[in-house]
Amino acid sequence: MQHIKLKVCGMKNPDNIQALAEVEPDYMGFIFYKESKRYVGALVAEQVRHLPKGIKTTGVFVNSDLQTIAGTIKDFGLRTIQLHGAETPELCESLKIQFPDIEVIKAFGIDEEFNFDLLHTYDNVVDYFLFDTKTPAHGGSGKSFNWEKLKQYSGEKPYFLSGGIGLEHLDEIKALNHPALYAIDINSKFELEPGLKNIAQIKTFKTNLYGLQA
Ligand SMILES: O=C(O)c1ccccc1N[C@@H]1O[C@H](COP(=O)(O)O)[C@@H](O)[C@H]1O
Repeated sequence: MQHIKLKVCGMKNPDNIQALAEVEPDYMGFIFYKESKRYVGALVAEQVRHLPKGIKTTGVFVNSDLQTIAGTIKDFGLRTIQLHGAETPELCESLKIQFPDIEVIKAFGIDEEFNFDLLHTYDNVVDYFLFDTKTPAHGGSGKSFNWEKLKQYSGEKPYFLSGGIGLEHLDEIKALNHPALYAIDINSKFELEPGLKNIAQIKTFKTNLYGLQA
């Protein structure tokens, strides 16, 4: 089995960010969508800029324009951008041209009707896909989608699996054994309150996730 990466999303509290950094997730996500209960605001920008280089700091945006995203990349020193709305391939391409070293993740809401052929127009302009559960709230729903649906994804672009993932999913993750699965994205299932993570539970998840891997 390939080495599955771990992304922990929706951080905003300074002490909690510090505590999570000590767990060394591969990606740490910050929500820049003002409607979200996990909206990060500007106060932790300097702390985020100084996080260890081994943690890819990830900004999550929903239908923001290029100028807003570019400003936030600079203010927070972001390494990865996650686009969680209806962003076009053109916007992804502009981002890659302006910031060639930034990783771009394009998120898609998955339901029973989702057609994976839609992804082709993004193939050359993003680094990763992210598959979340389709809901009107864009993300952070705490709901999982039917992972059987992943059998319809035969593309080579690696993807983050997301949507209501909790400790109870470890066995199912192991059973997935899908060739393009790159990372597991956890968020609301590990919270004491929106934006405040239960670090002990995340440590347990990481230990067991890595224990799954050869
Ligand atoms: O977490 C949020 O509030 C959020 C708001 C808007 C867009 C994305 C958001 N979070 C992302 O949602 C998925 C799934 O989260 P959950 O496990 O279902 O809580 C995750 O990728 C977060 O990055």
